Amino acid sequence: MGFFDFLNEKIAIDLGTSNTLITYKGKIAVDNPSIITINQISGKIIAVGKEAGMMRGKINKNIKTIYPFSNGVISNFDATEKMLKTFIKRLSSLNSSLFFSSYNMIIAIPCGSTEVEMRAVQESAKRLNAKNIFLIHEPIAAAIGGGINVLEPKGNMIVDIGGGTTEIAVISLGRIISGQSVKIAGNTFNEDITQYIREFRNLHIGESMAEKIKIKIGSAIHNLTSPPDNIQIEGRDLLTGKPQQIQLSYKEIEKSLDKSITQIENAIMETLSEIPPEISADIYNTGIYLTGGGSMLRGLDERLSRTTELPVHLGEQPLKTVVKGSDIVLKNLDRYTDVLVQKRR
Ligand SMILES: Nc1ncnc2c1ncn2[C@@H]1O[C@H](COP(=O)(O)OP(=O)(O)OP(=O)(O)O)[C@@H](O)[C@H]1O
Repeated sequence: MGFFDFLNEKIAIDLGTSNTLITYKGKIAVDNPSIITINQISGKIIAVGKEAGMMRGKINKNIKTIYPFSNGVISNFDATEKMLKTFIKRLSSLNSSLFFSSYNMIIAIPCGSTEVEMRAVQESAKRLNAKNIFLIHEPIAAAIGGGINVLEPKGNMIVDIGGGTTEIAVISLGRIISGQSVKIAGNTFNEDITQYIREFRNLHIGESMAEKIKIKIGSAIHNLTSPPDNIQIEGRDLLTGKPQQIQLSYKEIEKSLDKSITQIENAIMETLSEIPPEISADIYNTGIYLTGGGSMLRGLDERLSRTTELPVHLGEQPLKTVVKGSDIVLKNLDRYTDVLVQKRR
């Protein structure tokens, strides 16, 4: 029996810019957008997570939509705490004693988090009744969740493209030996699409529409082997002010995303150029492990493979690898103590 086994209740959290995922008893029990809506006058919470997401772009001036994270870090602590509290309350409906008992919690955080940010995350978790709080860097959690043995004396490269950040990390013996966190990811792709359609098609579209376009016809390359059909989209005509519908092809969207993808490529190339030669040799053989929701963009694996001349493996369930890996670490703390950012306090 391991030292930590007496602590039964375990909660793993991936606090993401776009999505918050929580596992409880080994299963993903919360998978919601990281959004909260409040009444500006009373300060009362109106909706959290999925329900708040459905209100995006459709609220009135008394209601405010808050995204507790921007670019991977907490930008609104109060909203983060409120959101987490609601999610944990929802968990407690699965086990009524949970809300009143204390539990072990692991939270995945971006590599670029500062001491102050880490402490703030821990303070919030403590106020939510967490007894022991462990932190893990997202790319390490993603690697473990993707089935990579990070404890080996062998280099592995992870590129985790989330909503707010792309985390690039080279891991060996359970630690990140080189890497960077760039603030270009899925949200930037949405902004690129919005700007392109505004500039070249004279149409003003909302955030949800940009996301829909990206998922339906977004592409990182212009010569897809199985291209998606053109789509019709709606927005506000910038010249007449009237509602308008236009048709879009994937090639247009590919053009609009090119600059951001090039920046991600440059960051990957820079990281590759900084790693020690022995690790470089490992990565030549193992390639790059691509994960995070942004990695699902059509043709992105192919494009990155062409640029780096390395094999690129697209993980299964890329939206879930971080929380899955965090959950594995929490269940096997004796084995994984060394991968934690901060040990038990
Ligand atoms: N099929 C898809 N094609 C392209 N992008 C997608 C697809 N599905 C989801 N995404 C994008 O994935 C992003 C969210 O990914 P993920 O949940 O891994 O990020 P996060 O953990 O919330 O963010 P971060 O790691 O930056 O804090 C969003 O930008 C979303 O639009």
